[in-house]
Amino acid sequence: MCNKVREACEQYGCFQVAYDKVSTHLHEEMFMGMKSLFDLPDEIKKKNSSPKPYRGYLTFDGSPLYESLGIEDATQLDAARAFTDLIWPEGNPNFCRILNSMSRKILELELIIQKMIFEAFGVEKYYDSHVENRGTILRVMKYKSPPSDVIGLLPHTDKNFLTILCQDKVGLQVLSKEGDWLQMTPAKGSFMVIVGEIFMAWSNGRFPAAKHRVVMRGGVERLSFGLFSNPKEGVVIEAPKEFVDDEHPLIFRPFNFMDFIHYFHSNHDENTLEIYAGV
Ligand SMILES: O=C(O)CCC(=O)C(=O)O
Ligand SMILES: [Fe+2]
Repeated sequence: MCNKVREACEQYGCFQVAYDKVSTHLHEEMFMGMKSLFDLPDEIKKKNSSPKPYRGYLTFDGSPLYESLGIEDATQLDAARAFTDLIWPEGNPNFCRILNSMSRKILELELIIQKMIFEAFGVEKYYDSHVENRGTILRVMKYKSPPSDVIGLLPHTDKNFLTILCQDKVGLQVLSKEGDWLQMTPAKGSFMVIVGEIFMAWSNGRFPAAKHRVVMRGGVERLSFGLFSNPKEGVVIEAPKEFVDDEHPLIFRPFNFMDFIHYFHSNHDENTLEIYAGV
């Protein structure tokens, strides 16, 4: 299974995983809770703000159907409660529990997958420090129903290690090496695993970051959520020596994660990573 995961990461930068440790009930509760959250007035959702780029409440000019809220460290009960107390000053213990349980479950899955990847490459010795040096953001997303089929989220690659994503309806598409957009049809209770640019840099390009987009069906609203794993602030991303040899010369210089995010925030280049850290 480790080798299959490795193969999927190398070939596609993404795969779908069935994970029955998250109950159907929790999935349903999560989507129902998200619906109530997104029904709140914008002023309330905007309270989920952050001085850091790409955190908190997000909308994008190029993707008018999309809105999302980000909850840092939702795997910790205090952080989940701080979020629900901010949005519902009278408290919302039920949604707090749902957010926290879901985040913990996905984190478990994420750690299993990371461990499999590290083992498949024989670099287990870096696993503990890797886990120590990263944090997670749970992001809940909503796409308004458009009058006809249209792009919901523009093509992009994620700027993190791994994204573990769950969608209530089809919409997510991943670009294959051959240049075809592949529809990621969600099997019930399954998650999409997507390699981000930080994993690509760390693996010295062994895993391509998967380019993906969301295409909306006319007349249908869509919800999704995902756990995004990120290096902690101050962490420098550097490929371990095991990934660098004559056949695989170093392609990205070591760089500071947050500096890279700030650079992307102000430049928005198509190939930000190459421009910013390419050797
Ligand atoms: O909503 C989705 O399925 C994809 C979201 C996504 O790609 C992202 O937030 O980076
Ligand atoms: Fe994405």
